[in-house]
Amino acid sequence: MRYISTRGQAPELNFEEAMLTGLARDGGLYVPAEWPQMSADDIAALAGLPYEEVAFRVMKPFVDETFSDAEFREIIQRAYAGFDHAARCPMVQTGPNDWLLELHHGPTLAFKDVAMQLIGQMFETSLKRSGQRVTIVGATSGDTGSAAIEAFRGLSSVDVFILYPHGRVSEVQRRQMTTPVEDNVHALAVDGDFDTCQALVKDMFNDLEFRDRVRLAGVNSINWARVLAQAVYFFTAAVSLGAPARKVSFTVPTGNFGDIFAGYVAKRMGLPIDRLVIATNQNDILHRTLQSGAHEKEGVAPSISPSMDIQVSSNFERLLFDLYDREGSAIAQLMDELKENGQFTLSQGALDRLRAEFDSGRASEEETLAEIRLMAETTGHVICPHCAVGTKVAREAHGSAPMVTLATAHAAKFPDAVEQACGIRPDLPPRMADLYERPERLTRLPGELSALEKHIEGTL
Ligand SMILES: Cc1ncc(COP(=O)(O)O)c(C=O)c1O
Ligand SMILES: N[C@@H](CCOP(=O)(O)O)C(=O)O
Repeated sequence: MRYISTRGQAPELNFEEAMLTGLARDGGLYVPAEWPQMSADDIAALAGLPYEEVAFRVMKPFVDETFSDAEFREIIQRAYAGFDHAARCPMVQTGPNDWLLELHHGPTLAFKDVAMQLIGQMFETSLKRSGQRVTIVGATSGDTGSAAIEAFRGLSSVDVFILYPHGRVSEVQRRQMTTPVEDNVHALAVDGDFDTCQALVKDMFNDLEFRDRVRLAGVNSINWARVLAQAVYFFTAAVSLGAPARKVSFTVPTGNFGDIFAGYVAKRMGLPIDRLVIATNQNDILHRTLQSGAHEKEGVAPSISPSMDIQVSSNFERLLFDLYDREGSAIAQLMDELKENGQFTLSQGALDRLRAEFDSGRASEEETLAEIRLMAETTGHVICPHCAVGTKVAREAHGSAPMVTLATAHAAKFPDAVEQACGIRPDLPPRMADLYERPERLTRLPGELSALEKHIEGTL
């Protein structure tokens, strides 16, 4: 499988190169040159298989010869061995035709673990083989950072620097990043919001001299391997509800558009998905785009679902690439417009295609709190605010197909909001019970590229 940049000007790479490279050298994102197909029989054959075997079958065509079959199977086994549920990503029924896909059974209690645990194993195998060392720099609104630190802490071939927006992540999220003791992990509290952090990471990748000097690698959903690993659970969920014989819809709490793009990938591969529903909080740029065709940035308003406080939705670029017939120059132009003017308008053709694949909805702060309460009272499930954005939007978007909402984080990561909503303060699992007592280690930095690059090179 070859990987091409959404902006059309970077060299084509194989899977291993795309995984270790992160952002393309033309500023674009890598995508597979074509979508591998799974037939109805291939999909039907996934029924009843362990999560790890489904993961192998779905991802193998993308990974090609990077890992032998035996090696790849071992990598997948190791990645999910630490999950606290045998199904890895179990489904729970919450209504006659409504389901939650629980993605928070990994070590840091959010869906990011599903991909990050796998990437950690893939990086380790690949870097050991080549003897290389890399510097991972990531941006987080809370969950990617803790998952990355957990996956890479203590590994000899990587240093990990995570930029998070100072004061804008939950205490649990912050402590998950600032309390690990391994000296290859570095939590950086940056003045600004998540968009500032993500822009800084992309600027670092676009500073080619710095990038080459420190051997920069990325584990945000910039990295194709992240998105790929997330496509797997769309298959396990849909097959458990009767796919390929029956179509299934998904509602995805959305910020950086990585998770829902993984659903789109599954659909492109042949999974019979009916609707893909984008659920946003009050930072609703994607919902507004679907409604009007204008993709317009507004300031980020901090919310009780902080991981989705995003206006520059990185992976939307990957979708645009398909919506514009994979014309890299058109995407480069749209991205320039977004950077310069804070907005662009979709062509009518692109908007029609977008609406043909996706629906969208938003939940205000009040609606999110009310939804947590409603779910607790009517289903007995105490859900996190991100998931609540999803279930609220899912209810409004429901058609006749079964509706699966992605439960992207454990409620205990956001105890204040959950308690405010429903009066129940969710507990962390016993293995994390002393999180609030552990000493923290972080560096506060301004949101300036030069200061960050200096800090990183000085630390290495
Ligand atoms: C808990 C949670 N839910 C939803 C999202 C949104 O996912 P995505 O950025 O892939 O759209 C995030 C952050 O990415 C998150 O951490
Ligand atoms: N919500 C995310 C934002 C970064 O998303 P990513 O999928 O691009 O890594 C977070 O929790 O950090």
